[in-house]
Amino acid sequence: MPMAVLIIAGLDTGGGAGLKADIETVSALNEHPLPVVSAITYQNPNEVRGVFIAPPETIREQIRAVRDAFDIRAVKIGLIHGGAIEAIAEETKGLRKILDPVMASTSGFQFLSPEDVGRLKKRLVPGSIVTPNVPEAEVLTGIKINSVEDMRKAARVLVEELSAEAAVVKGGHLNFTDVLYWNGEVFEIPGEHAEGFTHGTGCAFSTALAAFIAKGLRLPEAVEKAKRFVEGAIRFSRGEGKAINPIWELQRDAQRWRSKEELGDAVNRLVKMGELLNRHVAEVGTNFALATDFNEVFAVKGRIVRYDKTVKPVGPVELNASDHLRRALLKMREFYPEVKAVLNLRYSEELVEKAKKLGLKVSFYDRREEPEEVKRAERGTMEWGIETAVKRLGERPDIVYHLGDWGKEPMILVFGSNAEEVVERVRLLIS
Ligand SMILES: Nc1ncnc2c1ncn2[C@@H]1O[C@H](COP(=O)(O)OP(=O)(O)OP(=O)(O)O)[C@@H](O)[C@H]1O
Ligand SMILES: Cc1ncc(CO)c(N)n1
Repeated sequence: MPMAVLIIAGLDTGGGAGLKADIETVSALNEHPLPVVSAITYQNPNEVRGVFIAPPETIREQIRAVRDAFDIRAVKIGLIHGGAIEAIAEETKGLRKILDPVMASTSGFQFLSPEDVGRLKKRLVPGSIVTPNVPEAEVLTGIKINSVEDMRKAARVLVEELSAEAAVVKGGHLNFTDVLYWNGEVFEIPGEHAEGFTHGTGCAFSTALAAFIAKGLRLPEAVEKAKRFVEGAIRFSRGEGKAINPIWELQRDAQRWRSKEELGDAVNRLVKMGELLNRHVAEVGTNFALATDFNEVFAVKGRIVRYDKTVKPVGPVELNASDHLRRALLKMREFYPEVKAVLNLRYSEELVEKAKKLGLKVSFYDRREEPEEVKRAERGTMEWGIETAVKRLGERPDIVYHLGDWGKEPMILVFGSNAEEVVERVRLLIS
């Protein structure tokens, strides 16, 4: 059964940090978020323009409404205003608290005044698990932090002197190692730099920590898991939000399911054209590949083969069932990410001429032009071929052919923005 996690945080209109990231994080971890709005920010990925502070009484009433109905297992406190500290401290009494002492946005907007920080230290740090980044830990403890050793010192001070239950000093601004002090013990949680957007990392980290605590994990395990969660959210943060993507794993799994269905349906339609298709199936077999936004590639296991007068898929649609088409497709997607599907046919001049007549964009590569070092590397041929064909045409090709490669058999690759488009192109080509 999902556990209730209370989140007291601000809205980020840019959809990167704050409550939106928090709700996604708790949902991605399969627990139930209880969102309490503490502020509304006027914000985009580049700047925070301003903030509307929720009156303390509205925060108090929000918390009361959910406390009366839910068994709350953890509370995450994010962006708050000084005036609300007292109400929050009173209303969250007795709950396990994770306090992310948000003082300024990454872009430099100041949320908490020095007096607010004083109140925070007095009323909310004691008893909480605090998760400051390096600058926040410096402000809270007065310790200048330049090393992991300094992080350890600051974490200890937060617990021993400021009475926090535990402290996680986050190394996102230093070396990606996080330092946890808890129960008189120091834990170093090493991390590696993840490439991607980092707006929202602090919010997702403290909320993931709250969710893992709600699941009943011990603190060191919960911190480790929260850190890995954020690394994934950074790594798969490509896209519009210019921020982390806490639900990448759900999206990836949903896309797996949908892509498998989409390709399976398309293969069925293709097989219905069996008699027309038969003579265009390659000697090595024809395959049909579809990529997800996460660059996972489905294809037909064992390929599609000639069968009497018709054609037949040998096995089911599976992940990574075609190495050649996967590499061709991923290379094409580096230039044109909107291309998602590809199918190979036996080469014939007739098909190439038909493609041109139909107005499809046709390009090619010639293995005789392949540089020696690519040839020797062997596995780079497909990538080199696609890149050569793309650059030759100067725009997105629908068809790429070559006159001898892949077991030396000449081949035509039919690309499309989805599996259906490829089926349609094949239908036009062979009819
Ligand atoms: N580029 C990165 N690669 C890997 N881990 C990172 C990266 N940036 C931050 N982290 C990790 O993300 C978590 C959040 O830390 P960070 O120091 O970024 O918090 P923050 O400064 O409060 O975040 P925000 O910028 O959202 O305010 C930590 O576990 C940190 O180590
Ligand atoms: C609403 C909100 N909370 C937290 C942060 C810190 O990243 C932010 N920029 N906006």
